[in-house]
Amino acid sequence: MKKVTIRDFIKKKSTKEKITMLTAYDYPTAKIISNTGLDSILVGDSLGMVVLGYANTLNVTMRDMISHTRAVARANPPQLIVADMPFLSYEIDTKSAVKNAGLLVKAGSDAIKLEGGEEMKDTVKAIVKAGIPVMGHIGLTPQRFLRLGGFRTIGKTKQEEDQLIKDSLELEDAGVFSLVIENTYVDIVKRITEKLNIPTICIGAGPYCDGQVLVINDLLGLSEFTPYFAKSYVNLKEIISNAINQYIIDVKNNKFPEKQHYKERES
Ligand SMILES: Nc1nc(=O)c2c([nH]1)NC[C@@H]1CN(c3ccc(C(=O)N[C@@H](CCC(=O)O)C(=O)O)cc3)CN21
Ligand SMILES: CC(C)C(=O)C(=O)O
Ligand SMILES: [Mg+2]
Repeated sequence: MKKVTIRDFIKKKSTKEKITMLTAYDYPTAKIISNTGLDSILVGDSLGMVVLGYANTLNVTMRDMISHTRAVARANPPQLIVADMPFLSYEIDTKSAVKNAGLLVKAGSDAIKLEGGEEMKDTVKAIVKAGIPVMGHIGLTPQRFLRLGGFRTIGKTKQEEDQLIKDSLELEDAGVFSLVIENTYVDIVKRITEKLNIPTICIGAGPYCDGQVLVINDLLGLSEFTPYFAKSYVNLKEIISNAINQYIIDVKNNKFPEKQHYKERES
């Protein structure tokens, strides 16, 4: 597959070809994805939960994001690589936001994603001005789960609904090339997708989007906890534990190692 550019990504909205995106956090996973027709890889800060074992994404650092972005980029995937900006790497001031976005690009990402709505306009503008494509993220923004009061569905009240519409329009105006909408009611998402000229990428936000994103650990059946909107296509947890148990049995019964696994010196 040819490298997916920002322009290819955006164009899929007008050709109505659904955009597919998955998270990946390491080199071997990115290598496997490289040989598929997937459009885009998200080095998500969800890595804090599914890879590092934190209860939420607040402890994820720029160092973590740089390290995992570099690992994914080393696989040289044709997919568009988007890296999440971690909590407090872009909220303090626009200068440090641009600097941190640049560090993720230097680590190998093709674009960055940050959470938030209209309040992030100046930050988005400054990063885009530096030449870095920005993906927005509204609805459930996990980095704000404390203020939101949980990983809950956003848009129940009229006020939340109006804010979501406003946020999407303001972010498009600020220059985001695409927008992730997470855990939001489908009718709101349908309205936003129809209003915007940029592609919407959904997770837990229904089918009326220009694309879908999923945490790869959920797709593979590797997660300890899976949100209601995730679908697992294989149970790797079971496959891996069966393999480990078989290894234990083989070692205990002298079935491993076998002849081809060691060298005997003839003399
Ligand atoms: N494995 C995994 N998959 C994900 O999609 C994911 C993560 N981890 N970690 C980062 C965020 C957090 N996400 C989540 C986590 C939980 C719910 C969830 O269970 N929501 C329920 C209950 C909300 C509540 O009241 O607390 C809901 O009905 O919305 C949703 C999204 C999505 N992201
Ligand atoms: C769930 C997706 C959109 C994300 O932000 C992440 O994986 O961190
Ligand atoms: Mg994220």
